[in-house]
Parts: sequence; C-alpha cells; structure tokens
Amino acid sequence: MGEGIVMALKQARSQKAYEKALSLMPGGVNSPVRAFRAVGGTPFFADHGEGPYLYDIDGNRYIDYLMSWGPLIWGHAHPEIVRAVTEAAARGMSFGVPTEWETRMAELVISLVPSIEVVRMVNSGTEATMSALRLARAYTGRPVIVKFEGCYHGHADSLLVKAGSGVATFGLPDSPGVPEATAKTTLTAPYNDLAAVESLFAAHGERIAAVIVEPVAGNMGCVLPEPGFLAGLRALTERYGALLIFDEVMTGFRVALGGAQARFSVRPDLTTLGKVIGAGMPVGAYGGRREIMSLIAPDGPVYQAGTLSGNPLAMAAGWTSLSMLAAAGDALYERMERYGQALVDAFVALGRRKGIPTFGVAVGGMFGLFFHEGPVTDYAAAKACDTRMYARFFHAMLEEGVALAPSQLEAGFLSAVHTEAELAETVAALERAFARL
Ligand SMILES: Cc1ncc(COP(=O)(O)O)c(C=O)c1O
Ligand SMILES: NCC(=O)CCC(=O)O
Repeated sequence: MGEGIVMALKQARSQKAYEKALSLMPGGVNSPVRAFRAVGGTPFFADHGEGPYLYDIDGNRYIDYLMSWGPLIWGHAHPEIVRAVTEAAARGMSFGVPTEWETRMAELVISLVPSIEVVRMVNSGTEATMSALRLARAYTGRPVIVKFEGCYHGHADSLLVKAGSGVATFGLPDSPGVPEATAKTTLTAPYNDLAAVESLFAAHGERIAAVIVEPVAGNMGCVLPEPGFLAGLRALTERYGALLIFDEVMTGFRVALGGAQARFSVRPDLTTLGKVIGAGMPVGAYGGRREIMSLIAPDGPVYQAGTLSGNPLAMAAGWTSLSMLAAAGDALYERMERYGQALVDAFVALGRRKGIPTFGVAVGGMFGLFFHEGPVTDYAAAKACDTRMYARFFHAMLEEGVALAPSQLEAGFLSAVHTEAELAETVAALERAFARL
C-alpha cells in the first residue's frame, strides 16, 4: 500500500466467524463467490442493511454496490417490502395450494415484460434457465443448446460450459461431475460474434434447440451487446427454427422496467428471470409465448415443479417491489444509469491520470469497472483485465467504505435508494483508493 489515509477495517469478528464457518461448510460459504478467493482476504459477515448501506458484524459500514448480487433494487430492508413480507408471513409461510398472490404476480410480470404471455414461478435463476432449456428441447425436439463464453446462467449441467461468474473466477470452465454427453450438447460462441453463431447453425442447424444469451452480459464484468447482435440472434434462430432465450435473471427489471428486451427492442421466445423479481427472496421465473408455455405440466408433458414455488412471502416481496418499480417508471432507470455513468467516468479519469488502463460500462442499474484499456466486448477481453489490480482496488474501496463485487468478472449494482450523497462519497472514495494503487 502506498501513501494516503487508510481507514483500517475492523475485522476480528468476521475473521472469527469465517474460521468457524470454514470447518462446517465448503469454503465456509453457501455460494462460492462469497469466499473472496479472487481478491484474497477474509469475507466480511453481514449484520444488517439499511437502504444503500451494508453493516458488517465488526460495525464497518459500506455503501453497497453488490446489492446481494443484484436483487436489491430498492436497497436493504425497504420498509414497504419488509411490511409486505411480514404481513404475508403472519398469514402462513407456505400452503401448497394456490394463492391469489401468485396470480397478481403473474399478471404484473406479464404486463411488464414485452415477450411474456404466460409465466411459471420457480425459486432461483438456476431453476429458471434449467427449466427453459428443457422446454426449448421439448418444443423443438432437438438436443443442442448454444451459449456464449463468459455468460453464466446458473449451475445446471448443460450450462456449466465456458461459464462466467464464479466458474470463470475459480478457473473451472468445465465442472467435473457434468457428464460428457451433456456437456457435448452445449455449443459455445464468443459474445458479440454473430458470425460464429452463424457457423454453428450452418454446421448443426437442424439439431439446435435454442440460443441462450445474457442480453447484457453481467458475469464477465458488464459487457454490452453490440448494435445488431441481439437482432442478429433473433433472425438466425428464426431462420433455423430454434428458440431464442433471453436470460434476464440479472437484466430483468434492472436495465429497464421491461428488461433488456424492452431496452433493445428484441423479442425472445422465452425469458428467464430471477434476482430483482424476488426483491431478495428466493424467486426465479420463466415465461414466453403461450404456445410454447402450454407444453409445461399440467397443461403439457414437460415436467417442472416446486414445493415452495410461488411462495407467498416471496410473491409479496416481489409484487411490492415490481409495483414500486412500475410506479417509478423510466425516470428511475435513467437516474441509476446517470449515477452508474458518473462512477464509470470517475474511475476511467482516475485511471488515465495514473497511467492505469481503465474502462467501464453503465446501463440502467448495472455497471462494470475494468482494469483494461477497453473496449471489453467479449470474454477474451474480460479475461485479459488486470485482476490483481482489481483485487487491490477492491480492498482499497472496502477500506474507504464502499463494497463492490469481490471479482473483476462481475457487475456492480445501483439501487433506487442510492442518492447524490452516496454518489459523491463514492467518487471521493475512488479518488482516495486510486491514490493508493
Ligand atoms: C444471468 C444469470 N442467470 C442465472 C443466474 C443464476 O441465478 P441463481 O444464482 O439465482 O441460481 C445468474 C446469477 O446467479 C445470472 O446472473
Ligand atoms: N453474477 C454472479 C451471481 O450473481 C452469482 C451469485 C452467486 O453465485 O452467489
């Protein structure tokens, strides 16, 4: 560490908590990316959150841009959402018979997401993408899936191939335990490379069930689709009779109220949702054209089920959050993007001043900060970033009271409750952090 004021973090309690957790859980965590392996050091343990702030068990306060990896678009413990969940809980945690919450939620999701006519709730993004693939394979009668290098769609077998996020962070491009026969049914192409997808179709067109894509990639940092990329995928899938699946687990209700499909005006056949849809409760969903969704049991033969799917607490949280987003409208997304762009601009300018290559992207409530001269348009570029510099930067920012994702290959998230005050504080923190890099 160089010059500058270092506000040393108190860590004794988190360290103790982590040591105990390490003996009881793989890596001490319930999801690998929480273990800080990409940036080193001890993960801090959350005590509570309030609005844009996260407090750890040692009493440190952070302006939070991790936001539980995306779901918390209304910040921590938003009073309206807390009230909705508490009221629902008092009436019963789960019933195993339908509730009207589920219908209200379906109605709202369908009204907000342009391509969704019928929707099924599940409990995670992983379940959503896994189910959408099964449906696409059943609908087309074809086995093969096309995905993009560096995109992460959860941990279903078919999708753990050249995946981003923790899979990339930990260097596990092809996870042991995925049968070779399954991995072989997944073909990959570089993100933003339409010609590569065209070649895959030319060679395997009659066997390809679907192309699944993050319409803005958020699991190799934050990477925008180049103009024409999504529309090109739409045209190619149509030409070859394959389905186009937008994995909007991260982008849904985040890059625009109607998701990336609204923002970029491309209609997929199926959409997967997660994160924001549950406002912090475990929720995912998949939906699309009625004709395709009618194959799902009990209407059709494609089986997919869940004891806790459409859980009343989760629906109450999600419905309240989405209703508030609908009321806030486009202005909210414009404001979040303005804040994101201001962070990116400050990051890039500071890098330039110090001769450190920097690049960034802001889109709706999502942003990416790269130690790379840019542009970052695919996984090859994302992987070429200076991850050691990111690790130093991450810790410097933590010491300045700002929590970012603990890996270069992840996106950052804004919320509706981050204000000009947090923005100004974050820019000041960036300045002090860069002084120490
Ligand atoms: C685009 C995308 N799809 C799917 C998933 C998987 O969602 P979950 O972690 O809820 O299973 C994630 C994130 O984890 C994601 O970012
Ligand atoms: N961008 C990657 C994720 O959101 C994953 C979070 C997790 O696996 O815990």
